[in-house]
Amino acid sequence: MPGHRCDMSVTTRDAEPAGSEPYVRIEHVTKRFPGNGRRGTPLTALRDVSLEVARGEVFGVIGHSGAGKSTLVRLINGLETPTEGRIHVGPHEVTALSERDRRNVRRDIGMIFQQFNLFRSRTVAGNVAYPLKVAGVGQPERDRRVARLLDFVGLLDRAHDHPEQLSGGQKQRVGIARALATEPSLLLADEATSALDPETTGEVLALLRRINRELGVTIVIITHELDVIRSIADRVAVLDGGELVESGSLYEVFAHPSTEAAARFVGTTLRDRPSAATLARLRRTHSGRLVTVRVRDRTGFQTALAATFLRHEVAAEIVFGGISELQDRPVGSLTFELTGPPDAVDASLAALRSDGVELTEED
Ligand SMILES: Nc1ncnc2c1ncn2[C@@H]1O[C@H](COP(=O)(O)OP(=O)(O)OP(=O)(O)O)[C@@H](O)[C@H]1O
Repeated sequence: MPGHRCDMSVTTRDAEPAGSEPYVRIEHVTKRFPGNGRRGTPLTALRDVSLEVARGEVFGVIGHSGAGKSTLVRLINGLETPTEGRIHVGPHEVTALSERDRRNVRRDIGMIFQQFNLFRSRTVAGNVAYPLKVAGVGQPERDRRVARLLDFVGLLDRAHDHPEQLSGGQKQRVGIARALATEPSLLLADEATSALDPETTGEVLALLRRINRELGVTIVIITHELDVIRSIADRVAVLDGGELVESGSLYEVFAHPSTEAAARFVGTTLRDRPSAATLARLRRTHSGRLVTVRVRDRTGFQTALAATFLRHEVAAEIVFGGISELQDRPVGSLTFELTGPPDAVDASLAALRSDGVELTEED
């Protein structure tokens, strides 16, 4: 069991690069709640979920409300027990531990929440000191650590304020400092930015990134906000109705979702094919054939496209689309209006297809 470590400080730990060594292992986990479904039937919140979170990575879990995200978090930190399956965190099989031992493991897991869950009656410093007090850290050491933690999250000057004197973003930074107090290896963030405006969300995410990179803390972030996942996660899992429908690198899942459920979910963030309304508008102003090409992460991709159209003497004008970036790789789609003899247009499209280009003729 990890006892509390008295040498804790907010300093760079051996910040190993995110590797493949799993830190959290979820194996065939099913969680049923008794008597919560319609007419008192059991409700299956998670069904046969397996996934691994590597040490040192930021792992995002996305899904709509009720998908089972919070249940997953509560299973990882041992607050709930799965109906079936096993969960390992670091060297521990959480599912095999007594409640007392789970409490010890929980000291190595920080938690932050949507509603911050701060003690209103305690000062900022008092909130951050609380887990240290529980862990039996003496006052002088506690004061030193609290000061370091508040400095790390940029709130040293607010140590003596009470939570109600702080903005939402500042409250969450106190929540983060408190979560880091016992120097956890793993931080679980449950909708941690969902109550914040976009700018403050950006600041909190930047802080989480620093915690990951500078302190080497593995982070599992669960949210229904795709932009949050896009901007911070290395790998993601998509939960839908209690089932894990897809997992992989952020790029794979967002740029090339292999299941329809994941595609439905991520399709709203990345500019994809034009909507029916957009197409109708495009048709009114463009008489040529409309073709949407998925942008490939390949050097010279657009030059090759242009060359193919030119070779077939087809005029190609971009009329819709956009390219953004995921993990420093381009992703998106471009809709072209193609004009020229029908045979030439057909030949250009056949050439592109045989070259592996994914394209859709908009009809
Ligand atoms: N303690 C519980 N007892 C009974 N049912 C529960 C319990 N906790 C969660 N559930 C049910 O399990 C399902 C998944 O809930 P969960 O909170 O994990 O989803 P979520 O994806 O986090 O959604 P949200 O973002 O709305 O919290 C829901 O149908 C919920 O009602």
